[in-house]
Amino acid sequence: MTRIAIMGAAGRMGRILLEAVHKSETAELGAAIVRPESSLIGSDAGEMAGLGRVGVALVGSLDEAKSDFEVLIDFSSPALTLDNLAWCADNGKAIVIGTTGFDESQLDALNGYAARLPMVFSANMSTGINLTVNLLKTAAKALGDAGYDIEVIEAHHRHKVDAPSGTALMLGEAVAEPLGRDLKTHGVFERVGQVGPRDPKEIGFATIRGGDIVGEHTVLFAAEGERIEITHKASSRLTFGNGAVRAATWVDGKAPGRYDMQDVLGLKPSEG
Ligand SMILES: NC(=O)C1=CN([C@@H]2O[C@H](COP(=O)(O)OP(=O)(O)OC[C@H]3O[C@@H](n4cnc5c(N)ncnc54)[C@H](OP(=O)(O)O)[C@@H]3O)[C@@H](O)[C@H]2O)C=CC1
Ligand SMILES: O=C(O)C1=N[C@H](C(=O)O)C[C@H](O)C1
Repeated sequence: MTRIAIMGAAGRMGRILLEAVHKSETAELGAAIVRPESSLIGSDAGEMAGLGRVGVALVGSLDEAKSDFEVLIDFSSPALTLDNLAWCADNGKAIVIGTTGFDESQLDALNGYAARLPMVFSANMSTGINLTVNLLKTAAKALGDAGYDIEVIEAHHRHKVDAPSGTALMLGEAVAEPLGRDLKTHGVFERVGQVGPRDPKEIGFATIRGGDIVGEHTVLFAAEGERIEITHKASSRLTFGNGAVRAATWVDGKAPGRYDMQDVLGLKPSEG
């Protein structure tokens, strides 16, 4: 059994992660962490998440949970995740990171920890999206330089703070890479006013925010006369939670390195 600690346990994903661990047969809850000033500290994590009593009290710091877990699952914010990476590296823990919205320098900092601890980092923990990545690579190779314009469209709930979504960027990178394109030069993240005709090598991004949309991503390949749309729709956050718990079990005991859900799910082409 892998003992898991959940960061940001009172958040949208934090509560879902509590549920996913509760249902898991390979992992158990070791600790659940909330803000140090939270009025929830001391209450039962399961009761807070509507799961009934689980016998693990919410705490306000990783230090208080030091001997209670092997793998931290962190779906919080970029700044907090970087602090937690440092703590995990110093304390011999593994980490599963679902947080999105890192800027370039934060990503450099994150990558710097790969030599010090095992981490699984993925903007989307669902099996479906990670399979979609492979479908997109195949489609991009066949279509991207053959007159098909590529656009990535994503939709999320009204509370989401980063845009475009981490998944949209991951899908954009999946189509850019086989075409020798780079999102830094070919990504178009905004179109307003007299923007002129589309550059054939552009990879455009469009963002929708509203209501309770869990997460929807479409990659559009549009040519003259036809278009292909590859879409993934998440209808429950448990798909992310279950993926994260699977990743935590997988990464427990692994050598230091930065891994992703393709590694966890065995979807890397070299693995067959
Ligand atoms: N990889 C994947 O599959 C998925 C990734 N995500 C990503 O996970 C992240 C969290 O999403 P979501 O659960 O919806 O967001 P929430 O805001 O609901 O949850 C984030 C939690 O982290 C806590 N937190 C954030 N920053 C700090 C800080 N500096 N100090 C202490 N606590 C902090 C929040 O506390 P408080 O509420 O008090 O601010 C909250 O409990 C986002 O980056 C999102 O994009 C989401 C779904 C799937
Ligand atoms: O914030 C969310 O909710 C989600 N965030 C992730 C992202 O930014 O891609 C994954 C998922 O789509 C839900």
